[in-house]
Amino acid sequence: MQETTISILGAGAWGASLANLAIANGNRVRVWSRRGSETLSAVLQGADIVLSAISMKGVREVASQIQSLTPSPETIFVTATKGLEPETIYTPSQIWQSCFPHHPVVVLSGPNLSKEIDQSLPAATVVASRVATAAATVQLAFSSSRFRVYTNPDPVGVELGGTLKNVIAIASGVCDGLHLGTNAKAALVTRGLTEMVRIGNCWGAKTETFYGLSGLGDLLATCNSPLSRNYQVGYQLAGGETLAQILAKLPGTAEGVNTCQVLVQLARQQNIVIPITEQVYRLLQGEVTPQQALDELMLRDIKPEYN
Ligand SMILES: NC(=O)C1=CN([C@@H]2O[C@H](COP(=O)(O)OP(=O)(O)OC[C@H]3O[C@@H](n4cnc5c(N)ncnc54)[C@H](O)[C@@H]3O)[C@@H](O)[C@H]2O)C=CC1
Ligand SMILES: O=C(CO)COP(=O)(O)O
Repeated sequence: MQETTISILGAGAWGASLANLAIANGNRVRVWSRRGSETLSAVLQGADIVLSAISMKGVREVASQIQSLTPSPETIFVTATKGLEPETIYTPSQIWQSCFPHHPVVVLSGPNLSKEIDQSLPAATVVASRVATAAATVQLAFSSSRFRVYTNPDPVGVELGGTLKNVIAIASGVCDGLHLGTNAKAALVTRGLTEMVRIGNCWGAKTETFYGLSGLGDLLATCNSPLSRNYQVGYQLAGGETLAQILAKLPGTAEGVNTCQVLVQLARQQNIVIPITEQVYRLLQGEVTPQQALDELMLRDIKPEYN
């Protein structure tokens, strides 16, 4: 395989896992972290691919710093962040594309709990871009016998699958924490997917994308695994802990907490009906207990399944 130079931004859980996958494939890999000793400029030198696994709150700042370094026009930017920018409601790929309008931008997203990837357990993911050749380059760089990479032409749909499911993963954690059973979980996840499609369509994402690995796939992974930090937030809220207590001891980032706020703001502006997300928001704000949130969802006006 042709050797590719990959610069990975962010040395958190996901950045480290992706770096290991890229190294195992024989790529030349450099990792930048804000706490590391190497400068951004040094780490980006000669990069064919710049992959960001920075949590949402740092994306704009790092993308702006890279703008001043004028990367080569051939550089492909890959984003693996699952979040939304509160001020603009931009997705991470929209931030990268707005900072680098003439570069290809690729979204990498799927059911990829980093702890399982670190154990070399098999997993699949999606790389999505409007530039098919860029997605194919990233696919080749990361594909292996333990990491199966699919391409997709709907970057925002793929990205929103990974982002929106985090809120439903919080709700699923609550569902399991309250011991509501398998029927309840199936209903929650299925109706959660309906909300994801409804919101995603506002961004112009394709409905079918949400039924693939980056939507339903990631939803199933995070809604059923205690390895998911978002799931853990919900599970521990159901156990009576406060959000502040949970976040203080959580390893890494639970993007669903901020994503939920952004979604509720958007839904209220645009009259999008997202009852599960709305109840997760109220729970995170401390406005309802887990049991009250459940009761409110169960006692909504009765309606047809599809409309
Ligand atoms: N851990 C996982 O299993 C997966 C995580 N993701 C996504 O990847 C992103 C990162 O997640 P994790 O690595 O788990 O989180 P983490 O909390 O372990 O790491 C976050 C990284 O972002 C960096 N960062 C934060 N703010 C920054 C700033 N202002 N400037 C520069 N760097 C900054 C941190 O230094 C750290 O390297 C999130 O959006 C998450 O949803 C996606 C798939 C899997
Ligand atoms: O997105 C993930 C797996 O695909 C990771 O989920 P958490 O951020 O909830 O840990």
